[in-house]
Amino acid sequence: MKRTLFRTRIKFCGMTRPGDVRLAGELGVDAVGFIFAADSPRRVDAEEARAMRVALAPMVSPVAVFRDNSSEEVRDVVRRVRPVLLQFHGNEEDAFCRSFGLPYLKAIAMGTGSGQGAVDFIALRVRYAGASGFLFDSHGAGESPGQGRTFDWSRLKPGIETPFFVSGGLTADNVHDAALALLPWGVDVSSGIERSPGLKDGDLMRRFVEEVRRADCAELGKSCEAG
Ligand SMILES: O=C(O)c1ccccc1N[C@@H]1O[C@H](COP(=O)(O)O)[C@@H](O)[C@H]1O
Repeated sequence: MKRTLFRTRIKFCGMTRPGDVRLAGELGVDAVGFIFAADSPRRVDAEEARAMRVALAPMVSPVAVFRDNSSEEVRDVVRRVRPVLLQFHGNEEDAFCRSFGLPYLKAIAMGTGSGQGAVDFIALRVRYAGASGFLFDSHGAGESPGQGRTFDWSRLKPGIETPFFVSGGLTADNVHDAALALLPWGVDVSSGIERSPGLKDGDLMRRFVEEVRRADCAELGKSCEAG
């Protein structure tokens, strides 16, 4: 999408401890994700997520992340955790995703490596007409997300007109390049800020945020020079 603001949103995903949620807020992160997918090592239940929600700083958005959960499970999380955004990583279709009355992001499985074509963004917009945005992640269709691998970023061509997030294998070492190459609405990270699945590392969290802000400053500098 055409860049008019120069702040890349940051979402830290797979939170399992209130202390990590608190630190994310202090670092200026925009959103934190609680994962309810059955097969995730970062899975939390609604009560654990509720306890972490209490640790959220003002203006930090709680996001509920699912992968082929039942509608009863999603409804239960919505009622008990009160997320402001839903994120769906499985085979969910638009009618299912929008049925909970909350904005949603649809995660798109990009697979790993290169050799696949550019993303057909128009087709995605048609298929997920109710989506607030997309999240391009590196897992293959049917694979578990959160494996810490990148995908071929060149498959995302400039000019995407809907907010999109980049995720999959982002770390403090590559997020600067990803942000500048793709100018995404936001970046999403889970394993790249962890010591082990679900246990975030304060230094990695801080470095990740610093690198995103460094990319934002570079982009802002370019546009100032261009007048
Ligand atoms: O992280 C998980 O375990 C997970 C499970 C089910 C759905 C989504 C999950 N995480 C998402 O994976 C991506 C990237 O993670 P990583 O940084 O490569 O580890 C991110 O969008 C998380 O929201």
